[in-house]
Amino acid sequence: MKITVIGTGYVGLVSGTCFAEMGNKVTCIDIDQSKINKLKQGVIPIYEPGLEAMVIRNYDRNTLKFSTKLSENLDGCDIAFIAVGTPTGDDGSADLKYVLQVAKEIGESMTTPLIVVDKSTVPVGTADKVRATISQELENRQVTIDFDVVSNPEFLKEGDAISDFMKPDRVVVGADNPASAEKMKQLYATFFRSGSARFIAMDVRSAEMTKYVANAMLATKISFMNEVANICERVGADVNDVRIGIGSDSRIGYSFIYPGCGYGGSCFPKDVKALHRTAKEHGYEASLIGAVETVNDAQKLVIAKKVVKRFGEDLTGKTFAVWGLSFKPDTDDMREAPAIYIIKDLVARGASIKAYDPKAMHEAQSFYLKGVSKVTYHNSKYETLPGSDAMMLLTDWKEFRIPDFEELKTQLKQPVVFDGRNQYDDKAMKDMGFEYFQIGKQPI
Ligand SMILES: NC(=O)C1=CN([C@@H]2O[C@H](COP(=O)(O)OP(=O)(O)OC[C@H]3O[C@@H](n4cnc5c(N)ncnc54)[C@H](O)[C@@H]3O)[C@@H](O)[C@H]2O)C=CC1
Ligand SMILES: O=C(O)[C@H]1O[C@H](OP(=O)(O)OP(=O)(O)OC[C@H]2O[C@@H](n3ccc(=O)[nH]c3=O)[C@H](O)[C@@H]2O)[C@H](O)[C@@H](O)[C@@H]1O
Repeated sequence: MKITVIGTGYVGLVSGTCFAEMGNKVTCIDIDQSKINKLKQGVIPIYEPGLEAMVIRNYDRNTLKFSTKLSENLDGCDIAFIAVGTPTGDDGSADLKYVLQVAKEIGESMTTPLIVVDKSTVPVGTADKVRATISQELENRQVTIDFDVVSNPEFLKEGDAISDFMKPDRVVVGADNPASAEKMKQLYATFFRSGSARFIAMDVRSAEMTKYVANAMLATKISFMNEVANICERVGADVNDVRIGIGSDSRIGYSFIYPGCGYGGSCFPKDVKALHRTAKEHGYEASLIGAVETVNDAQKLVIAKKVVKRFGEDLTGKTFAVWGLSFKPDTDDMREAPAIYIIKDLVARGASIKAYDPKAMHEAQSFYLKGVSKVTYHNSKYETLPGSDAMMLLTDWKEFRIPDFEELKTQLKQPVVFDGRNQYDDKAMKDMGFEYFQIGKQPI
């Protein structure tokens, strides 16, 4: 099929590249000229394992093209995916300005029948707005061209994006017209080796809602466990054991019940807010969903609170080594990363920070911690240790899992570790002479 993907970010670039990998003819469009120039030179603007090789392979065999010109890439196109950002607006709702701008541009320039697909995460009712915007532009041009608007939310995770897309748990398609649903089924058939049971078709509104509910459910599991962790600490229980104890019940399961220093990323925070807001707009106070966000906001500062409890409110003259800045491992993405909140809190109390992250230091330095004084960046995790009063682990990158504990202990001014991701065994840490603080368990 001939496919145009509009918005070449995490979702657009991964989706477009994976569709190309399956032999479709794909053009990825972005308004960011420098991003498109880089992609044409084989430079990938984000860090995502496996993506670079797949982009280059498909670019070289002409299944994948890049352009800034949407108007030149709609003629004869079967399906146009909208994959632009839907950031949080001033009132907490999803800001649709980029989506509706793209809808307008599609209406202004389409020449042949088209299926327009909302892949961006958008509130219920957005497909109707996209449809109305395109219709208005066609009317302005006084032309009649068949088109349909379909919802196809994306469930990939950063860091696992390629495998999530190539081997999806499910593909949700909301289409009110059976012919559009069938076309989408054909497109995705190549991703399902054994039949199409994982292709789930429904009406447009239900598909739009499914995306928010999936993210809100996962965020709820995390906030629930973080709340449980905070209770465990106070009553003398060990959340690590509790997690295993409950996860073994197949009705509960093990996934997404790891306590930590709060969820971050570009989606959970904004999507939980947006769903809460949607409910409010329809006269319903979704108090559970509101609480998920409140618990998470507080959780992002739990490690800073432990530091204050150990070292005092005034941290002037203290230095902390930080291992991990990105919101999760295997990505350079720092959007809403707990590290931002923790570091700013400690610096405001007078502390200095020596930070290391395998991939996210450029993002931190250039945007998210830009202008935050007293933060220095280092080339390895061990470089952060000399002169530091304690180490704080904030992202569960694999390279932090089994460090050289002897070096960790001897290079720090004193062997104190705050672990925001519960990576180490507390008894082993104590036996090695560490003072070890983790989430959801009193230090032994
Ligand atoms: N990042 C993720 O892991 C996931 C994101 N989503 C959703 O997918 C959507 C996109 O998210 P990301 O890819 O992370 O965003 P992103 O910010 O990485 O990429 C969006 C891209 O759209 C481009 N853009 C904006 N206006 C444009 C226009 N008029 N024409 C062409 N390009 C334009 C921007 O320059 C940017 O490159 C959001 O709604 C998000 O909630 C859904 C699942 C996973
Ligand atoms: O809509 C989206 O953008 C995506 O949001 C999440 O993907 P992502 O944000 O990339 O990352 P996750 O692996 O879900 O982690 C999110 C946050 O939760 C935290 N987390 C995750 C799991 C857990 O048990 N505990 C926990 O604290 C992570 O550290 C991270 O900060 C969802 O997992 C994807 O299915 C969805 O498509």
